[in-house]
Amino acid sequence: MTDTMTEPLTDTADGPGRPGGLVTQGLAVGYRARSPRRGRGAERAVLTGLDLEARAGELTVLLGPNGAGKSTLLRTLCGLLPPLGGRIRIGGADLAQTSPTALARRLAVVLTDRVDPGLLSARELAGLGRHPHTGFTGRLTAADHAAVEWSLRAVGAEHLADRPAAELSDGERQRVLTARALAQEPEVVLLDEPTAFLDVPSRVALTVLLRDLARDRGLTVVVSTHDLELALRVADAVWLVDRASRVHAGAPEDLVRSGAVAGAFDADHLAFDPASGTFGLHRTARAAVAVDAPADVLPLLERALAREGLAVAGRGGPPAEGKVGWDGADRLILTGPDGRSIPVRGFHELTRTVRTW
Ligand SMILES: Nc1ncnc2c1ncn2[C@@H]1O[C@H](COP(=O)(O)OP(=O)(O)OP(=O)(O)O)[C@@H](O)[C@H]1O
Repeated sequence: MTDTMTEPLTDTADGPGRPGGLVTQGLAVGYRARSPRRGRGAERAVLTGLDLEARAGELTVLLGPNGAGKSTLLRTLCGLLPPLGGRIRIGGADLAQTSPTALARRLAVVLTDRVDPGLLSARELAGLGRHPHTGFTGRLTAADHAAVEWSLRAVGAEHLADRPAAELSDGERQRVLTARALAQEPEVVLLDEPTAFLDVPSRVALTVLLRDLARDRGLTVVVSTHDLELALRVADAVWLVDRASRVHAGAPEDLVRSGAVAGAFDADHLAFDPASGTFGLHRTARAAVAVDAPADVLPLLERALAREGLAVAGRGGPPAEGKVGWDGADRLILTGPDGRSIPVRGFHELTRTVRTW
């Protein structure tokens, strides 16, 4: 009988897959108590019964609230934490049977732990990613150097290459550590919150880069993030851990449609809007106002009014108690509940005025 645990992935029941990928079967992740007081071998499972697949050529995003178990799962997938049960296959090979050297050629990891780069330059730090490929001396060949330069360029960090890594900002260091993982030329890359320290354009750029690397190079990329809206736009697949420690897997749209996204993240003041794929503040309007403004101003006006507890009239809410108009010269005309009209300039003056209504 064939040992299916060691066979590479090929076409799957629901579509063609590239060889490789990462698969879990009945995986349980968590911690074993180290304190003798809690009893030797006592286990604290965080997530159990995980049958997950991250396909080669796809960006898989791991989402979930704080403490849901994302880091625990990623640490288990890369072999840093022993599973409490079940199996993990990376590129068709059983993780438990793979030597650390063989694993290092297949799998690269960027975790959230602080890294002390000592006196290394950013280029040298990225160059550490080549270690699984260098020989006994650890000396980099021309091909190794080319891989390092490519990886620095790929994450937009070539300008940092000669800087001491210890002097980099959090966001700059994050880029260089991502370059180190890419320089490893792995089949599978696992990244724990790689965008946490990045500014908004850099978050988008790194997420899109990871998706493109997956597509163009056939990499299996699994990333945990709190950038929910970005992830739902860019990810090919999502693993979503909900508050009951259930993991939902599928395309972003599948999970939005099933209500899993709203179920995991909706809170007293926050509600997910499936139509726009974004979160909005959840607040009961204290009153409504009629609004007459051009289409490009309307969404901003609606947002500013909502912040002050006012809804736009005529959408099934309470009847209008005032009016906001636009005079075409960047001026808003407010007509209060008492019928008096006053012009205001800008949204700040608008919100301060309606706050008194
Ligand atoms: N070393 C540890 N020993 C025991 N329990 C731990 C350990 N590290 C984390 N935990 C617990 O495991 C659970 C999952 O934590 P984990 O760090 O995996 O969550 P997370 O989804 O990555 O959270 P966040 O979004 O806040 O980073 C939490 O209840 C946490 O307290």
